[in-house]
Amino acid sequence: MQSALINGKKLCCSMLLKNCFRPLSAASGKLTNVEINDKTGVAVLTMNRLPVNGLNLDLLRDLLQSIQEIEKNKCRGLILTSASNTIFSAGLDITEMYKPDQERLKQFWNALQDVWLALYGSAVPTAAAINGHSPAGGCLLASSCEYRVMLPKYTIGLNETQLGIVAPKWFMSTFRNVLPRRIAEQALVQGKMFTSDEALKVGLVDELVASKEEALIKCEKFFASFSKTDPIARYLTKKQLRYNDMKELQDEKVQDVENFVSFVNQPTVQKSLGFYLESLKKKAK
Ligand SMILES: CCCCC/C=C\C/C=C\C=C\CC(=O)SCCNC(=O)CCNC(=O)[C@H](O)C(C)(C)COP(=O)(O)OP(=O)(O)OC[C@H]1O[C@@H](n2cnc3c(N)ncnc32)[C@H](O)[C@@H]1OP(=O)(O)O
Repeated sequence: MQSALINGKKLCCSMLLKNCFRPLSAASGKLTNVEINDKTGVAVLTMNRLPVNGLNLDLLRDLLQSIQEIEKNKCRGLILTSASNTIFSAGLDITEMYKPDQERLKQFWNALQDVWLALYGSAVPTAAAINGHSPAGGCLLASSCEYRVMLPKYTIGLNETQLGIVAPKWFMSTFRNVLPRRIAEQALVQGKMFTSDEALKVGLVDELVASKEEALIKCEKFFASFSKTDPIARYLTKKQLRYNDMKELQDEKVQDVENFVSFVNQPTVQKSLGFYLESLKKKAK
């Protein structure tokens, strides 16, 4: 009965996908794609930097532009997802940090700060359809949304300490906004990657579903739960709750870039990043 119901919705969704989605052309950069469902007003923002949606400067800039366009268009919701079948996002593109051009390195971190501020503070309700692995920066993006639906057998988490990196304060605040403090602390110090099942159990994700289509439907349902809520009151409430986290970064944006640049340029950090990149490449062979 349940699967018949789900199938019914699936059919409905694929019909919607065919008939109701129009691209938001201004927001569809090379590395992101935005489609708005004309019936529901919900925008699907798809990261499309294959194979792993590594967050480099260009993807971050496209993401920011897309989020801003979705806000401008007063969409009813923003669903963040991936064009890959197995990876939501591999997090920050390590090649941006390894032997970096110094000016680009600053722009890169600044772009990440701006994407986080835009997504975490978005007036439009946000949800992530996590259709693949989501380590580090990928987890940051998903956790910045208000609701998360994940597919089974993937992993998600802030694994920075496992890479010898200290996650910035605003990564940690984002995690703490989602998880009970003690679980957040344990996971952050361990650099724990949660399986989909574990993520559901601790509340890092809200639902598990079998397919991306179902994930999109669940995210739409989450937005529909606001149908009787005043949108301004909704946004102001969210803004108040997230205010301190955002203010902390806004006040320290320049210092935060300096911290990042100085951390990344340390010879020991460069060495570790080099080894890590090599290990990823070897694994791919
Ligand atoms: C106190 C002061 C503090 C100041 C602040 C300081 C520091 C903060 C600094 C940094 C914060 C960083 C947060 C991050 O996001 S770091 C990135 C962390 N990401 C990871 O660890 C994920 C690594 N990748 C994987 O685990 C797997 O690739 C993945 C599970 C995502 C996919 O596996 P799959 O088997 O499908 O694919 P692969 O064969 O492994 O990869 C394909 C291809 O992509 C390359 N690649 C993968 N991930 C990255 C990446 N993050 N960056 C760059 N490149 C990546 C991989 O090397 C392969 O390349 P190629 O061999 O095909 O060329």
